[in-house]
This record gives sequence, C-alpha cells and structure tokens, in this order.
Amino acid sequence: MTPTIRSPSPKARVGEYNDATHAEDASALIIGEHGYKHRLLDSRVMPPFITPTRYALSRRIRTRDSDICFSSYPKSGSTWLSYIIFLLTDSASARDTIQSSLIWVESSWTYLRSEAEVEAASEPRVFKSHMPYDMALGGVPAENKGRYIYIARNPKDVVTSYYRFESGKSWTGFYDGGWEHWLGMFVDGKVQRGDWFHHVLSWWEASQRAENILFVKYEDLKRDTTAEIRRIAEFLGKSQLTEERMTEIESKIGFEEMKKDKFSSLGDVKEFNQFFRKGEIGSWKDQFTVRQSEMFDQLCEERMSGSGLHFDYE
Ligand SMILES: Nc1ncnc2c1ncn2[C@@H]1O[C@H](COP(=O)(O)OS(=O)(=O)O)[C@@H](OP(=O)(O)O)[C@H]1O
Repeated sequence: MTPTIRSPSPKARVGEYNDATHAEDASALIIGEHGYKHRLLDSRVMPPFITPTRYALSRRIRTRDSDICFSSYPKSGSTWLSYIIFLLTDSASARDTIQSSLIWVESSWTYLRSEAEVEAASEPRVFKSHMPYDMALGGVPAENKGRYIYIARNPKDVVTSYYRFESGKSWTGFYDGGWEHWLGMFVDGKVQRGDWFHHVLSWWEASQRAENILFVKYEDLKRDTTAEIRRIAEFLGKSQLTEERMTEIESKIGFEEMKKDKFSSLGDVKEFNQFFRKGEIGSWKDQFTVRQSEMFDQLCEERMSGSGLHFDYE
C-alpha cells in the first residue's frame, strides 16, 4: 500500500500556542500559580491544546486490528518509541517527519483533524497519546482492537526533563515558578497530564492483564536496546527481523542520530529546540537537592509499593 503523505493544514501546524487558534474551547482555560495555563478534563490537569472537543473525539475513535496506539506520561521517551514503531512497520520512509506521520487525535496540534481524515489514514495508523489509561484513545484499550504500547521512565528524570522543557513555554502560559515550585506541582498531580503515579500505574496494571498492551521502560530501552526493540517487534508481529535490519534500525534511533535526523526532528519551531536535551538515565542528579531526593524516594515508596513496578534511577 502506498503511504499517504499528509500535508499539514495551516491551522493545525505545531507551533507557538495561542488561545485564539483554540477558540473553540477558550472558556475552559485556567491560569494557575506563576501563570501556569491548563485545562481540567475529567478532573485531570491537561495542556490548553487538548480541548474538550478533541478529547471527546479521541475517546470516540474505533480502533482496528492493524492500529498501533502508544501512550506515555510526557518526557518519557515517546518520540523515541514512535520512531522505533515507524521503522519496524516500514511506514516511516515516505513521510516527512515523525510529527506529521503520527495521529495525535486529542491534540489541536495534530496534522489530521477530522474524524473522516483519521478514518481514511493509511495503515498501519500510528496513534500518539499522553493520556492515562482511563482517558485512553478509543475507550478501554483492553477491550479494543489494535495494539497499545505504553512507555514509562523513572519519575525523577521525568520531572527534571519536564521542568527543563516546559518552563517559559507558550503552552504553559510562560510558567516561571522555578524548580521547587514545579516539583511541588508534580508531586500534587497539578502539572499537565496530572498525577504521574496514577498515569503510570494505571497502564502498568492494565498491561499485566491484557495481551494487547505492552509496557516498555525507557531505562530498558536505553540499556538493552536490541532486546527491547526485539520485544516491541514481536508484539507488533514483526519477529522475523534480520540482523541486518536490526543493525539499521539501531543505527537510526540513537540519541545523537535522532537529534540530527530530519525525520525525527521536531522541525524549526523555536520552542522545541531544547527537545533532544540529554537522553540519559540519571540527569535528575543535576536538579534535585539531597532533601528533595529523599522526599521523592519516600513518596515513590508510598505510592508504588506492592505494584511490582520498579525503575532504575542511574
Ligand atoms: N533516541 C533517544 N534516546 C534517548 N533519549 C531520547 C531519545 N530521543 C528522545 N529522547 C529523550 O526523551 C525525552 C523526551 O520524551 P518524549 O518524547 O516523551 O517527550 S514529549 O512528552 O513527547 O515532549 C527527552 O529526555 P531529556 O533529554 O531527559 O529531556 C529526550 O531527550
């Protein structure tokens, strides 16, 4: 099948967030402390570019057997995962960038806007989301057709990466609260996408029960890239990967390679120029004080004990 090249409509271009281009739902915007702009959807804190209209559409999507839907809490390696998916399914080559190849229904920044466009998209349709399990694309993933992949990362690196990326950005209302304040908001589940523990554990628990949900950890992908790509490939029904193809895929998805590559780059939007920041395990050590680290470890113990889910922090 010939892949469809999607030309972005001017309205849908990813770029600086502006309330005027999201006027359909402007009334629901909230400005929090230090100018932190957000919306509440199903009582969860969400970015302003996730409008109620688009969220409702994302819940209405009827998934198909060939669909691949991935989700993550922000800053957990989802762009990395998406490139791996495109390479494994051979659907990357004819398209111009990751962003224009993905279908991100919940966001106003998606290149495919209408239900009809999503219906007509070439297969496999690769859907991106940053929603917790109970707000997932298509309703209840475990009862749906298609395959879901969730990528998670240790929360200390997530909150660090998130802080570095989100401060001063248009879609956070140029938030300027500083690190201590940000960490407090993260712990209270008040940053965009809500409570990290709920988000990750909701997918983790679902993945233990449902065969169509694969749970991937950023740290495993970083440490044992070959084995993790093979696990993802098997889940996607692509277990016949040759050594040659495997080497080719690995050569493209390294941090430095993706940073340079035109397909994986996020284009020329100035606000995204910090996106490929470090790509490491343990960069939280440059951000947390000892006291903050101990407080956070205690919180992780309280919120995650008994879940069977563990992360590497260095
Ligand atoms: N190839 C590769 N290898 C290792 N790490 C990588 C790679 N590509 C992206 N990254 C790092 O992933 C972090 C961004 O995560 P997301 O893509 O989920 O971000 S977003 O929420 O969609 O904006 C962000 O992490 P930090 O560097 O810690 O900020 C990216 O640098």
